[in-house]
This record gives sequence, C-alpha cells and structure tokens, in this order.
Amino acid sequence: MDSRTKGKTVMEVGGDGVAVITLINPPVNSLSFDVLYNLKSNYEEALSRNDVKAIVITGAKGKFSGGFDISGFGEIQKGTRKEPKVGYISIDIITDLLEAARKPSVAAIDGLALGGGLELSMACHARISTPGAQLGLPELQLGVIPGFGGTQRLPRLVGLTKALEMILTSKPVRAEEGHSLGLIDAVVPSAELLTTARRWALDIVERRKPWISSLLKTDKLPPLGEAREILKFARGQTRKQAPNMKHPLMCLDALEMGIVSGPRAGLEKEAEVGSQVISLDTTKGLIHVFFSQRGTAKVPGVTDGGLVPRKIKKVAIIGGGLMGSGIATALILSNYPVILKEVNEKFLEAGIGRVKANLQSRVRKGSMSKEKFEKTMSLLKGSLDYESFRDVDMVIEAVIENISLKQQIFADLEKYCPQHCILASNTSTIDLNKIGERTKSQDRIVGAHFFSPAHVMPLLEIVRTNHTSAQVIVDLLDVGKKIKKTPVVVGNCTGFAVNRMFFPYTQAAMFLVERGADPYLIDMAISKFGMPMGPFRLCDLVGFGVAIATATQFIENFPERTYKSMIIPLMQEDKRAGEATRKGFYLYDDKRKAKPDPELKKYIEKARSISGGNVDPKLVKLSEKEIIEMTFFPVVNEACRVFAEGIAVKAADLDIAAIMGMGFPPYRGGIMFWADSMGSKYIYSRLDEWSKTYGDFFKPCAFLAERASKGAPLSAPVEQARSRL
Ligand SMILES: C[C@H](O)CC(=O)SCCNC(=O)CCNC(=O)[C@H](O)C(C)(C)COP(=O)(O)OP(=O)(O)OC[C@H]1O[C@@H](n2cnc3c(N)ncnc32)[C@H](O)[C@@H]1OP(=O)(O)O
Ligand SMILES: NC(=O)c1ccc[n+]([C@@H]2O[C@H](COP(=O)([O-])OP(=O)(O)OC[C@H]3O[C@@H](n4cnc5c(N)ncnc54)[C@H](O)[C@@H]3O)[C@@H](O)[C@H]2O)c1
Repeated sequence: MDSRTKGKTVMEVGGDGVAVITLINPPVNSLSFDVLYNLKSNYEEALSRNDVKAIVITGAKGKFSGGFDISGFGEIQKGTRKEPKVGYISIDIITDLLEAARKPSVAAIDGLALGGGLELSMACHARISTPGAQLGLPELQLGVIPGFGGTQRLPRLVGLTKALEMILTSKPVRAEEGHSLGLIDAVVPSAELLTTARRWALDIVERRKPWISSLLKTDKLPPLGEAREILKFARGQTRKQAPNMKHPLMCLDALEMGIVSGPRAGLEKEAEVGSQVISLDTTKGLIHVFFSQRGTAKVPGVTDGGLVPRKIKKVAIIGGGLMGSGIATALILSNYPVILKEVNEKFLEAGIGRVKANLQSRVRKGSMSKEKFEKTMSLLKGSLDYESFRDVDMVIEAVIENISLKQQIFADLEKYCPQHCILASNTSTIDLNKIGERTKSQDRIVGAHFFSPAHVMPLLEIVRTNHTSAQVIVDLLDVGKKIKKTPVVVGNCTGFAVNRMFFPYTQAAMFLVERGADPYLIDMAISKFGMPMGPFRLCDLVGFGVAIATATQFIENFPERTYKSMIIPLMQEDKRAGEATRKGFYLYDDKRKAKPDPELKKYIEKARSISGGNVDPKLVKLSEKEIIEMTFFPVVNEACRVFAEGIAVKAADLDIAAIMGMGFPPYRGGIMFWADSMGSKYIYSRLDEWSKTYGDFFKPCAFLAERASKGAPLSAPVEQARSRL
C-alpha cells in the first residue's frame, strides 16, 4: 500500500463474470476517502467492462468494514481536509453509481459491518454474512449520524421501530437476528461466504433471485400517520435521555424526511444534516473520546518496547468485601480462575455470597443462563490461608484501607507466592511504596484501582510506582482488556488521578453551600450539565464513611488547598450517613427516591459557624453557569497539577479518567478537553479572582498560570523530564 494513502480496494474479475472488490484498510477496513475513491473507480471499471456481469464487495482479513474512517471527521473539523460536496459519497457514489447500476452487487460480510460499512452493504442488492458478524449503525455514539444512506435504507429493510432502536442505541445485532429482521439474505459459514455471494450475484443477473434496491422498498414502512407517532415518541425519549445533544434529533429529522417526502429527499436531508453535525462541539468531544479511549493503553516507554503480556492463569483476591467481591466477579466473568481469601468462614461465605448475587442479578435480567452461572461460579474457590497461593500469577489485595495491615499482607505474599507473581493493591489512597515497604518485591508491586461496583464500572486505574516493572504494567493492561475495562496508567500519589480530581469537586460544593448556595439547586445544575447526579446526591449514595475517610487523607496530604467543611461529620454524628441510613443531604423513601430535607439547614448553619464563614449574597444567587464553573474549575486546577506532576502522561488520559471514573459527560470530551474549549486564560482568571475573595482552595496552580500566560492549551504535552512514569 502506498504509504501516503490510507487504505485501498482491489478488484479481481473471475471467469464467472463476477468482479470481487475487496476493502483493504487495516485493522478494521475503515472507509477512508482513499478507500471510497478507489471503490468508485473500481465500480466505474466494473460497470464498463463487458466481462463483468455482477459485483461482490467484501473486506480483507475477515472484517467487512468498521465504517467511515473516523479520523476523517477530525481532519474536517481541524480544516486539514476539505469536506467533499454534500452528498457526494452517499448520493453520487453509493446511490447513483452502486445501487442504481445496471449490474447487481452483493455484499459478502464477515466479522463486522458497522456504520458506513453496513450502509455500503445496504446499498448492495443482497447481503450474505457469516454467523458471527456484527451489524450496526453506531454513529450517534460518535456524535455523527449515519451518513451513507443508513437513515433511509435501514427502516426500509428492518422496519421503522427496529431501525430507530438500532440507530438510537448504537447497538449492533448479530447475523442471525439480522437475517430474521430482513437485513441479511443468507447466513453461511466463512468458508462458503465468497462462493455463495458470487453465485447469488449471478442468480440476480439471471433473475433467479430478486434484484432489490433497499431504497425503493416500502413494504416494511408503517403508514404515514403511524410513522409520525413512532417518530414523535422517539423524539420525546431522545430529548429526555440526551437533553444536551442536538445530533440525535437531527438524525430523526433525516429519517422523517425520507418517510414523509420519499427516500431521495431523505438522502439529501441526511447529507445536509450529516455535514452540519461534524462541527458541533458535542461531536468534537465524542470523537476525541473515541481515540483517547483507545490511546490509554499506549504508554510511552512501556508498551512501545516490544514486551509481550505474560499469560495470567490464576488470580487470588484478598478480601471479599464490597470491592474484592466485585473484582472477583469481573475476573470470573472473563474466565479467570479466582481464589478469594477472607479472615474467617463467616466473612468468606459472605464474600462468595456477594459474587453469587452479582451473577444472579444477570440471570434474573436474562443476560446470563443458569448453566453459564454455574460454570462461572465454579471458577471461584474460597480460602482462609495462603497455601493455595503457591501457583497464582497475580494477587489483588482488597482489604480495608489500613497501612499496617496491607504491609503485613504484602510481606506474607512475598513468602507464599511464586517469584513472578504480580502483587497488586486496590487501595484508593495509600502510597504503594509504603504498602511494599516490608518486601523486596517493589518491582512487581502495582496498583489495580477498581471503582465501585467493580464488576460494572468500566475504569481501571493502573498505578505505577518508580519501581514497578514495565512487564507488570503490560501484563495488567492485558488483564484489563480481557475483563473489558478501560485502563488508565497513572503515577503513585495520594488519590491517584481520579480521586484527586473528585475531591475538589465535592469540596467546592460544600464550600458554596456553607456560603449560602442551595445544595438542591447545585445538584440540579450539575445534573443538567450532564453528570449522572449532583455532588450531594452522590455523597449520599457513596456513604459518609467513605467521604470522611477520603477527606482525612486529603487534609493530611494537601492541607494548603483543602477546604475543611464540617457538614458531613456533623450529620454523621447524628447517624445520618447517606442513603444507606435513609438520611443524608436528602431523605429517602422505601423506593430509594430522594426528597429534599428542610432539616439540612440546621447542619449547614452549624458548619458555617464552625468554619467562621459568612453567607455571601453573591453565592446565594449563583446562575447555573456560575455553579458549574465554581465546582468544575477547581477540578480542572487539580487535573492540571496531576498532569504537571506526571501522574498522568497524557491530558487525554485524564479526560477518560474523568468520564469513566467521575461520570463527566463524554460529549464534553473529558475534563481537559472541556477546559480547553473555554481557554486556560479564562479559567485562570476566574480561579484567581475567587482565590482572592475566598481563599487558597481556589488558587490556580503554577502550571495553569503558566499556560494561561502563554495562552496555551492545558492539554499540550508536558516536558517528559518531569513525568513520573
Ligand atoms: C458516514 C458514516 O455513516 C459514518 C461512520 O461510519 S462513523 C464510524 C462508524 N463506526 C464505528 O463507530 C465503529 C467504531 N469502531 C469500533 O466500535 C471498534 O473499533 C470495532 C468494534 C470496530 C473494533 O473493536 P476492537 O477490536 O476492540 O478494536 P479497537 O481497539 O476498538 O480498534 C482497533 C483500531 O481500529 C481503529 N478503528 C476502529 N474503527 C475505526 C474507524 N471507523 N475509523 C478509524 N479507525 C477505526 C481504532 O482507533 C484502533 O486503532 P489503534 O489500534 O490505532 O488504537
Ligand atoms: N469502597 C469503595 O468504593 C472503594 C473503591 C475503590 C477502592 N477501594 C479500596 O478497596 C479496599 C477494600 O475496600 P472495601 O470497600 O471492599 O472494604 P470492605 O470493608 O467492604 O471489605 C474488606 C474485606 O477485607 C477483609 N479482610 C480484612 N483483612 C483481611 C485479611 N487479612 N485477609 C483476608 N481478608 C481480609 C474483611 O473481612 C472485609 O470483608 C480498600 O483499600 C479501599 O480503599 C474501595
């Protein structure tokens, strides 16, 4: 392949008169502009050659296509590539050249046909696939809309309701379902894919199989009035579920246009809307997240050295509490045999019971069969001592947050586990160097920081000390991938990346409330911004015990910038400790529904008198924008410190950590991306002003000051010399 081009197609014409065009653009045969323009010239040639009767399109190396090359959107957004004329690819090439051709086309789908890949196949006159193929239109997830005719052809092939479900949820279907829906014409084994597709194409020429243009089908579409009702309902749901995003509604406009005014008008609307959405801020954020998420597993100096992950055959977990049981669940779900160690029979039984309950909830929801449940549970063995640790490849310690206990455990592990065994801790705050102080195994000690509930939350913070070997990181990255977590490799410090960013967020909220802001309005503003819930509701959910334990660590380690609020300790004294006690910042009914509590005022006033702060009339009347800035700019400030100290190697890693660890809205691109959309100067000036009025909690850090003085983006790389990794 020419090194300047991104992908290509090749065409081979067989003696049977079938031209097979293969999409080649590893690793997923994405449809780059080069691939699409090559495809066009192959088609023009095939249509003009007398020895070609029909065409088969397929993808190289067992994958049809993962869709349009997403980096192409980035190039258009940055202005490094000019967008082709609106509708050029979808209408001129895919519809008028391919679908309307005098020679039929058949798509031979192996592996995956996603986004533009599925759309290209839907313009063919038949689709043959292998059993494992995934078929979907996940564009909305990226902030764009199906732009190669998917908004028009999918409803015509599978019906409006199913098409809406597939497009709005971005979830693919498997080949068998695709077949029963009418999306796929036949499912055949891999070895028969091409021969079946060739024969099918010739059968169409010979009129033994129907010559179907998806765009002209009407039999699956509901009557107009019914279609309008379905679309109205979908709009209502979309507004509720994605209130801050415009592109899903714009996508529905294109669908509706096709149903009301016909497929050609629909295609034109789709092309127009498709071009508009590329420049939306939410789209820029989501595309940044797509690449950043894949970038977290690329760690300079670690993953570029040719190290191959070692096979982890067996894992031990110490502590079967909330975290240990969640981690065990995640591991056995990915077929790792696990030993769970506890202090006594009663606790062991409780730990295993928690794992069981985690899996049983899947059985109840229908996502796991009883057989699979039994098989998965059989991978878990309990233990009360270290004898069974002699052949484990990795241990994850998840006992209570107590330094001397953890030190003792690591000293014991060194005695019982084999030399190569990875020794990981799930500590949220404790310095890993301290945990390993009584061992000589510092090079295999690492943090494996999961988030609660560990079998559900997608993030895994891999914490590396100055001594942890690159091999251990590579191994843990591999385990992370196998248990379907997104790993972020960070340096060792109190709170690592996620908790360090989380802390100022809660603290800022406490500060505002002590100075007169309404906690319920703060929660509302933050939910509207896109967080799953506000900071007060979250404190209630997590429980005040955890909040106090974390605060203690931060007060000890970062005293100069910690705002010490007494609201939570005062409530805790009165045995209101959050949702578990039915009382916290909110009151909770039997159904766990939260309701504001007028009594909260009492605690706020008491805390205010202890801290000596006054109600500030400006803070009583904060706008939503001000609430967002006063709670999130301190988070940006801390993220800057984490980045400047080299705890994170890339700003994009902090974006992913914030999205997956804190629930920061992905369509805002993550904390640093969002901050850069406002500019370092603006954020610096706001924090500087607040720090002069309200104290050092808001004081902008040196890194932020420096970037602001140069007008530089916060996400620009930090000199490697300062990196701790
Ligand atoms: C006009 C059209 O309607 C618009 C579109 O088609 S938009 C694109 C729609 N398609 C998608 O959203 C699919 C996006 N991709 C995926 O979901 C997953 O990558 C996948 C299911 C295809 C493969 O998953 P998996 O095997 O886990 O591999 P994954 O690590 O995600 O990807 C492998 C590599 O392919 C790249 N890649 C995947 N899909 C890509 C795409 N559509 N464009 C460009 N690169 C892509 C990834 O960035 C990654 O690159 P890297 O190795 O340099 O990090
Ligand atoms: N709770 C969270 O949200 C969260 C999130 C991330 C990390 N963490 C960290 O995970 C660790 C565990 O937290 P948790 O919430 O699961 O605590 P937990 O109290 O629910 O569970 C701890 C378990 O460890 C067991 N244990 C104590 N000493 C032991 C020993 N010597 N051998 C075997 N088992 C022993 C206890 O019996 C208990 O069941 C802590 O380090 C915590 O900081 C917690």
